[in-house]
Amino acid sequence: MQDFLTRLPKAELHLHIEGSLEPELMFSLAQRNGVALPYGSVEEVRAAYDFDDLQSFLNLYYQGMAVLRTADDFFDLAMDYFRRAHAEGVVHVELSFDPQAHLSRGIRMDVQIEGLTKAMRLAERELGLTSALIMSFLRDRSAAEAMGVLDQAAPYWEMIDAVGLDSAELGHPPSKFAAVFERAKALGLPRVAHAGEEGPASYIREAMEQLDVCRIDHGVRCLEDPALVAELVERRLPLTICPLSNVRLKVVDRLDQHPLPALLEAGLTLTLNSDDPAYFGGGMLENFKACERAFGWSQETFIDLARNAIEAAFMSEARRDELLERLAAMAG
Ligand code: HPA
Ligand SMILES: [Zn+2]
Repeated sequence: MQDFLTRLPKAELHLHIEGSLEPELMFSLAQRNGVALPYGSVEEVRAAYDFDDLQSFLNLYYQGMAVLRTADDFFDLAMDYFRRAHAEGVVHVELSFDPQAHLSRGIRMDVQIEGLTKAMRLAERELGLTSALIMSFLRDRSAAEAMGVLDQAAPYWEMIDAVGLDSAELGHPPSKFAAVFERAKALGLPRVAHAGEEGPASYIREAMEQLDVCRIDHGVRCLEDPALVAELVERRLPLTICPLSNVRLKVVDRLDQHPLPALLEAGLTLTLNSDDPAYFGGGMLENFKACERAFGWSQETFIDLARNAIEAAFMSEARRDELLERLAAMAG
């Protein structure tokens, strides 16, 4: 099964590139940039990753990314991740980044995007790994600020595949960003949003109705509203599920208590993703393996999940056809 899960052509749709910052790279970038870290060793960093909820993770996530200062840093961050993902049989990555978390530290938008897109181009050339870039807004900051960031990104609209919404969910409903997402839609930018991770099912409905999203990030709490589930199923709106993230942030106590089997049973369009692999105990392969251990799924189930991701991805039709063919060959 491990060999099968590695060979399975996996597309990752929910990955915060800043959350792929492994402690080793954090230390080397800190040294390169003369940034002081509140840790003495890589082991100390890993030991600090014991979270109670989303906010306790976000505190360390925003602290860790302070080592990212130059375009080369963003390039190294993304390239490091692409190499690890490629080794795990990931064929396509949709990386989200948080421009406001860097702008607020004085790191310009062009520095961020130049570094990330350079790595995206090299990964395609060198590893055959395709990717898409999602610019996410921090929902615990103002809608006016998000609108300013969208405007500031004008030179890069062509390079951005979608906009997203992340950070502290509770108290920051999707409706707060209706005008920002309406403008993104007018610009022709597809939209995704985190909803129903810690927030209620009503946030998922708001993301659908007021942000007109094509995917929901997380969405595990949809089960609290059967009418919403029926609508998600009917519209085949994909949910990007992050199993190990949900355990580490205590959305669920243990993976074998995760609602994944119920979500599958309901007929929802699900994908498996790593969210913040450096913080949550593993990348795509580890998430797939953990689900195999917890739920004992068949190869057919994993093939269905992999197909959902390829179908829901921002990629060329030629690339989609190629990956679906590879998947069909594995189904035998
Ligand atoms: O899992 C997450 N949820 C919300 N915001 C985030 N930003 C990085 N990871 C996450
Ligand atoms: Zn996320």
